[in-house]
Amino acid sequence: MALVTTTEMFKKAYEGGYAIGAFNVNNMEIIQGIVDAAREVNSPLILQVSAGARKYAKPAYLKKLVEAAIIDSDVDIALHLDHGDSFELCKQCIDDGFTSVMFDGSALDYEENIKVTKQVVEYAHAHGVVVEAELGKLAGVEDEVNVSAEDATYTDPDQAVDFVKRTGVDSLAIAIGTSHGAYKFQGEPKLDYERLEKITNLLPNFPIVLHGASTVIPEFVEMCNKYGGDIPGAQGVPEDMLRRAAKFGVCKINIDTDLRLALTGAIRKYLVENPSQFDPRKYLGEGRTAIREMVKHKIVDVLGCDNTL
Ligand SMILES: O=C(CO)COP(=O)(O)O
Ligand SMILES: O=C[C@H](O)COP(=O)(O)O
Ligand SMILES: [Zn+2]
Ligand SMILES: [Zn+2]
Repeated sequence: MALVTTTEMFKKAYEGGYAIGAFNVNNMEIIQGIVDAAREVNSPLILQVSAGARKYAKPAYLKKLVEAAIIDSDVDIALHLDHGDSFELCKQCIDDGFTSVMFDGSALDYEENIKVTKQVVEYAHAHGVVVEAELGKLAGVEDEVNVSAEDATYTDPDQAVDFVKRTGVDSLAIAIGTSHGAYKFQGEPKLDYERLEKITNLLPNFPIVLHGASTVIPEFVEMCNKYGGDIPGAQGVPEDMLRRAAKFGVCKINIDTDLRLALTGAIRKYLVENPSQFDPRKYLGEGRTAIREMVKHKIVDVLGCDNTL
């Protein structure tokens, strides 16, 4: 039980052809649900915090919650900054004890992305912290940034090689057709596996990261809609597509939307079925249980990282 970097996790995942789940967290119930699931099935974990989540939960609280989760479990946890948009934010998280940071320079031009990523890598590595970067542009919503489908660009394999060589990053998030949020595909879900395979061949033994990789589990979308929600036409990345990606060098699979849907669906259901209840422990507890069971399913049936501690 320790706070660790992702180095060993990724090495084993790459060799084993499976992926580690990177789950977005912003409160106690979400953290507990995820960590309890990982403990039950002996899986390493990446808990990731976006700038928005850090602001919401406050840095000091988040750090203590994750430390408490480590004391309470036998799980190796990497604490990761998700979509850091500046050197300063990455530095703050490194100084706060994060073991991994993402610098997302995908909105910058190529040379600027390289420049800042390199700066983050130098500071992070000097402090024993690993760095994820992003090349290419995913469609969808992250915090206030909304990238339309037309502005999304897939990662260029040759550029990925140049980028990794020149920045010294430890892992790279690529764009092959996934997107953030609950509306990933209009028609048939499709990922560019040819591009992924090309990148993996050009960068052997190098961990690739898939953002926007929630399945948007129909059970929870239906639960939200049945109990007063309004989330029509939501669609995510089917599970078999994620399993296939894990076989091609994808070592980290990011999941946020599925956590949100599980928590919200379970709470909506509980409140509708128990209108006289107003004890937060009751409905938040339902949400926490839903997250635990969903994450267990992900780890065992989709990511394949159970019993790898
Ligand atoms: O990539 C993500 C966080 O960085 C989350 O993606 P989803 O919206 O598919 O859960
Ligand atoms: O990549 C986006 C994640 O889902 C985090 O979302 P957020 O920035 O709204 O916390
Ligand atoms: Zn991005
Ligand atoms: Zn993301």
